[in-house]
Amino acid sequence: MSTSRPYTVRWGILATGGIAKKFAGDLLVDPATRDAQDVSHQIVAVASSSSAERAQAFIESDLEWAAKTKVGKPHAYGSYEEMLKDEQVQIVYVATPHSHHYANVLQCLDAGKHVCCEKPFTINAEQTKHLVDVARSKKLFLMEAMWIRFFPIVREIQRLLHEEKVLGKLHRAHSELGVHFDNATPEHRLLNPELGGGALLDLGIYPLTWQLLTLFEDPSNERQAPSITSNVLKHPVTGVDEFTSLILNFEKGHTQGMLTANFTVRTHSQQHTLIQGEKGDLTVHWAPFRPTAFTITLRKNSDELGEPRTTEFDIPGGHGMFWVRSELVLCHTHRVRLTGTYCIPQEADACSRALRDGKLEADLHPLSNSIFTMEIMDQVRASANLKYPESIEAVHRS
Ligand SMILES: NC(=O)C1=CN([C@@H]2O[C@H](COP(=O)(O)OP(=O)(O)OC[C@H]3O[C@@H](n4cnc5c(N)ncnc54)[C@H](OP(=O)(O)O)[C@@H]3O)[C@@H](O)[C@H]2O)C=CC1
Ligand SMILES: O=C1OC[C@@H](O)[C@H](O)[C@H]1O
Repeated sequence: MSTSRPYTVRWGILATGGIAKKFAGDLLVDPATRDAQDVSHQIVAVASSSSAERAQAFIESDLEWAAKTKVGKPHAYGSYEEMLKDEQVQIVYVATPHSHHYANVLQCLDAGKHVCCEKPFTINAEQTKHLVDVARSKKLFLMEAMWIRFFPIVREIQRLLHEEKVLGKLHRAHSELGVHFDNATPEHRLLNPELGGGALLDLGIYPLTWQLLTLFEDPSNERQAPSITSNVLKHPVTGVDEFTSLILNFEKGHTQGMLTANFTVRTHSQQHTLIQGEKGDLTVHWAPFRPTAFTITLRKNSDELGEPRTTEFDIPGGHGMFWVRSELVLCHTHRVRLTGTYCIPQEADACSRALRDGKLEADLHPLSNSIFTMEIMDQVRASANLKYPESIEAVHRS
C-alpha cells in the first residue's frame, strides 16, 4: 500500500440532471473503500443552466452533501459560463443532452478546462474531430465518458477472448439494448430531435461498443473497420430512429456482428450480448451499460453444450461510475470465491490519473475510439437519411 498522498482532482459538474446526480454521487464515495490510494476527487462547483437555486438544491438534496462529506461545499452557479470562470475548477463533467455536448465541451475547452463528457460524445464525427483538435491545440485532457470501457468485467472479457482465447477463434457476436420509458413524450430527450434523440445515439452506442470491444478489437481483425449494413424504423411522431439494427462484417477477423437498439421494448433477455467462437459461447448479463456478470458455456461437441460457468463482479457502493472492486465467483455447482480482489481505475479515477500524469487522453478510451464510433453512427444515419436540425449538426471551426 502506498503511503504518499493521493492526487486530488477538482471537479465542476455541468448540468444537474439524472446522470449528473449518479456521477457526482459516485465522486463522493471514499476512494479508500476501493483500495484506490493514489487518487481522490473533490467537487468544487456545480452549475445549472436553470438557476443557482437548482444547483444548490442538487448539492443539498440530490447529493445529500452534509450527510456524505465534511469537505467544503461546492459553489453553486446559475450558469455554465459563470462556473467556467472559477479557477478552482480543474476538470468539468459535462452531463447535458447529446445536442449540447459539442457546444458545452467547446465552452469548457475555451475556458481552459479539462473535460470528461457524457456519451455520445457529439452529434456527428466532424464535431468530435473538432473538439479533439481544440483540446490537443490547448493541451487539455478530453475524454468521452463511455464508462463501460473502464469496467474490470469488460477488461476481463477482453482478456479471456483475445489473450486466453477461451472460445478459440471467434465467429460472431450479437448485442442489443432495448429500453422502455413509461412516460416518454415527444419532448423527452430520447424522442426529441432537437435534443439529439433516437435509439442509435443514446442506446445503440452500447451494443456498438460491445461489437468493437469483442470483434473489432480481436487481434486477428487487426482493427480493420467493418463493412456495415443497417436498417432503421423511424418514430411516427418525431421522426428519430426508434428501432435501429446493424450487421457488421469484419473481413480481416472473418467474424460477423449483429446489433439492435430501440426505445420501445425492453430487452428481456438477461443476456444482452452473446459472443460465439469455435469452442463455445460467452454471454454478458444485463445491463449492457452496467454489466456485472458473464457466463461461459463450452461445447462438449458440435451438438452438446457443457456446464455454464458464471463469473460475477461486485460493484460495492456507488453506481459504479468511477471504479469497481471485483471478486470473481464461479456460480452454479462450482461456487468458488477466488481469493484476492483487484481494483481497476474507472472513468473518474482514469481522468484523475491522466491529469496527474500529464496525459491528454485516457489509455483505456482514447479519442480515436470516440471518432470511430461517431463515424459508424454517421454512416448509419446517412443511409437512413436521418438528420438532426442544422443547429445541432453544425461544426463551428473558426
Ligand atoms: N453513462 C450513462 O450511464 C448515462 C449517460 N447518459 C448521458 O448523459 C446525458 C444526459 O442525460 P440525463 O442526465 O439522463 O438527462 P437529463 O434530462 O436528466 O438531464 C440533462 C440536464 O442537462 C441540462 N440541460 C441544459 N440544456 C438543456 C435542454 N435544452 N434540455 C434539457 N436539459 C438541458 C439540464 O440541467 P440544468 O438545468 O442544471 O442545466 C438537465 O437537467 C445524455 O447525453 C445521455 O446520453 C444518460 C444516462 C446514463
Ligand atoms: O446511457 C444510458 O444508459 C441507460 C439508458 O437508460 C439511458 O437512456 C442512456 O442514456
